[in-house]
Amino acid sequence: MFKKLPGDETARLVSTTPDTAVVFRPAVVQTPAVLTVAIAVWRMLTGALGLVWRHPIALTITAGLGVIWTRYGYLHVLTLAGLAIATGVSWALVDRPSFLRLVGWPLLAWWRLVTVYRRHWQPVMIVSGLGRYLRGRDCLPRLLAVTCTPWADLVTVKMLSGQAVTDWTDRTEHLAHGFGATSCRITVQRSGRLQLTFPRSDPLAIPLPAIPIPETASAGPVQVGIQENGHPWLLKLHGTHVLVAGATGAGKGSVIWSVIRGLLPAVRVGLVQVWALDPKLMELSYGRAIFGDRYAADPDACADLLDAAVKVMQERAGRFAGVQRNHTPTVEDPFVLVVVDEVAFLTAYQPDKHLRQRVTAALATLTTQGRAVGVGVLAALQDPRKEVMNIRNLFPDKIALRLDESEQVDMVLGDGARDRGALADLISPRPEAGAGIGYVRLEASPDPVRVRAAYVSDADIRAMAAEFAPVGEAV
Ligand SMILES: Nc1ncnc2c1ncn2[C@@H]1O[C@H](COP(=O)(O)OP(=O)(O)OP(=O)(O)O)[C@@H](O)[C@H]1O
Repeated sequence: MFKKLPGDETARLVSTTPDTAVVFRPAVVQTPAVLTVAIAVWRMLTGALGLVWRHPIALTITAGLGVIWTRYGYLHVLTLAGLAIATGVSWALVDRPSFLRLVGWPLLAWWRLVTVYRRHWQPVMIVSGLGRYLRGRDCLPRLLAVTCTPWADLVTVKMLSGQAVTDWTDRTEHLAHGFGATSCRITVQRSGRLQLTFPRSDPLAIPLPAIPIPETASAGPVQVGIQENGHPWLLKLHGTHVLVAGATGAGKGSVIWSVIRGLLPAVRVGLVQVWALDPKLMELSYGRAIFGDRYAADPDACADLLDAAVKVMQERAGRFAGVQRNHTPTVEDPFVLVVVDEVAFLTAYQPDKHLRQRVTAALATLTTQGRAVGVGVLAALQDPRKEVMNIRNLFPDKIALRLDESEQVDMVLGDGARDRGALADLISPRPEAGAGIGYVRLEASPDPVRVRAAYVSDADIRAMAAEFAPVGEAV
């Protein structure tokens, strides 16, 4: 009946010494057929009981419908099914979020589990090398659960004993293509358990218009855009320093301007000051009126402005010493945000060595001592290599927009960030599809989060400058 029975290959396992003089064959004990059949029946029974245990509601409904069909005929079953569908549709129309949470997403998750993940699990695991075929048996990581969110499938997996997280992060491409997704991100849930995120659609595909200027004055965090899961992307600036790295056209300007936009009400009431260094004479010059005197484009003027910021910082440090350890923005001591567009113009491409050293020293002083006294730096950079920006590690928070090379991702976000799914080098170079998209490591989590900054157009900047120009001039 069977051409090959499980265990047959053991009998054919033959090993020899190099000269083939001695042949080793394993001793094979034939299991009686009756025992094999008994074991198979036992497995079927326990499997059926397990099914009842795991899916009591589904089985009760199916059994109930079967009973109604046999007792009262199929018309009753069709009527009940019609009623259930009508109730579902009305629920979805009246309260869509609760319908999706309780019925829609769980149903989709079940469908994706059956048609995608369970179906392709064995071949994908074996081909990618995450599973093994050992002694005639498949040893596979366990697929524990699939849940669906509006934009992604979240697959919970139990790793094989002895596997490391890097075994999985090295194979994100195999997993993404194996399960028909564009990418795969891996997060550790707890020891031995991982969550794989497979996006089904891209909520960041459509550019986001500028976020409305907040009503209340606050030194942050400010909303810069949205996260991949649809939540706002809030960027903290007070009490930290932020480095934004991205190739030309990656959308660094949209991050800078979204930050300034979010801080404007606080600038108006004097809780925040934005000092702008614009060595490329491009990005920040649009909204020059907002910065008043605190704008510099010429390299010498930039160095002077940085030195002035260092002075403010040192003066505050002298006053705060032994009195307070953290800064709270007030009108007397506002939060000073030093914004530097294309910092490499001042630290690497500047031909005047003395000026280069002066700027680097001032930036290093601000980024090492400014946090506690309310002086922060937001710097943008095209090339994140150490030769270009040797103080990049002094910035606690980093954002990687589109980068030219895969190695640059870890340079910006830290070791292992790309393996964990920060594919900043694969972001589309088409502005409408990729500008403003990037990866950021939020404070709460080591895993990179995909975000898109809102696009602050030239018209928005002009409107901001027109409305807030007196603020810059007055301070
Ligand atoms: N958040 C965004 N959403 C959609 N499109 C954007 C966004 N940011 C920028 N763009 C588009 O991309 C173009 C380039 O953006 P931007 O000048 O900000 O890039 P950049 O990184 O500052 O480049 P460079 O370093 O060359 O100045 C813009 O002209 C705009 O059309």
